[in-house]
Amino acid sequence: MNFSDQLRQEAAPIFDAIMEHPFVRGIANGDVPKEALIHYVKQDFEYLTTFCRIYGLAISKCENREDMIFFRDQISFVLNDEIHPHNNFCEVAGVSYEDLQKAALAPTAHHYTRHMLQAATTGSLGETLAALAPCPWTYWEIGRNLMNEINPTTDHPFYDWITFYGDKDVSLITETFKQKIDACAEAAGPAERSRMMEHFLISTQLEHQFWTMAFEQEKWPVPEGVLK
Ligand SMILES: Cc1ncc(C[n+]2csc(CCO)c2C)c(N)n1
Repeated sequence: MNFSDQLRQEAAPIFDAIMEHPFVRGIANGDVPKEALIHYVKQDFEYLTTFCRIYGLAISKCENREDMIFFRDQISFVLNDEIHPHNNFCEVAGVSYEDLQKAALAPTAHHYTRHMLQAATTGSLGETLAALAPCPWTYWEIGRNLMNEINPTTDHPFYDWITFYGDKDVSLITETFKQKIDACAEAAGPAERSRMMEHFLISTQLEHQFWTMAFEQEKWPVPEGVLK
């Protein structure tokens, strides 16, 4: 079995729980509380900024130009294309995107970005890829499953969001991540492969927790100063 298939198999209960998450069910039903959408976009804007920085760290580990081009293209995807699903949430919530930028990271977004940064600063390219992969992989599966389940029409409130992540672009990104992870895993020893597995499982758990963070509008226990 490919290493990427082993990752998916170990993470199966977490992927299943993400599909059942009330925020994701709310996207399917066209009914997510406005406050949850706003909290999500505020946190995700900051999360994606960090994601681009981590792609920069990944580029510094590449040994060939093909890998560099992939990460360069992903930076463009995050900066230019992921604006569309954010705009969809802002329109449904009735708020302006600009007003949601420059938020302090909530505990879970802080935890998740620091987990990926740690993998990218102290680990190999394989460890970095394993920590980043649940991001496109879980969203691709949510998009694909919702396309199959509800096949939304343009009058669905989250039509843009679902069709964006259920599209072949995100499928291709996920497939490329899997191929690169498999190539790294083949060259890695057991200790590195075990770290790749751990990074992948933790990031998948944090994908679930990110939905909960937004749904419950998670804050720091004492939201003071820059942490408000
Ligand atoms: C918490 C969180 N997880 C995943 C995504 C989706 N996503 C982010 S970057 C990317 C492409 C990778 O190059 C994809 C699919 C998100 N927006 N927020």
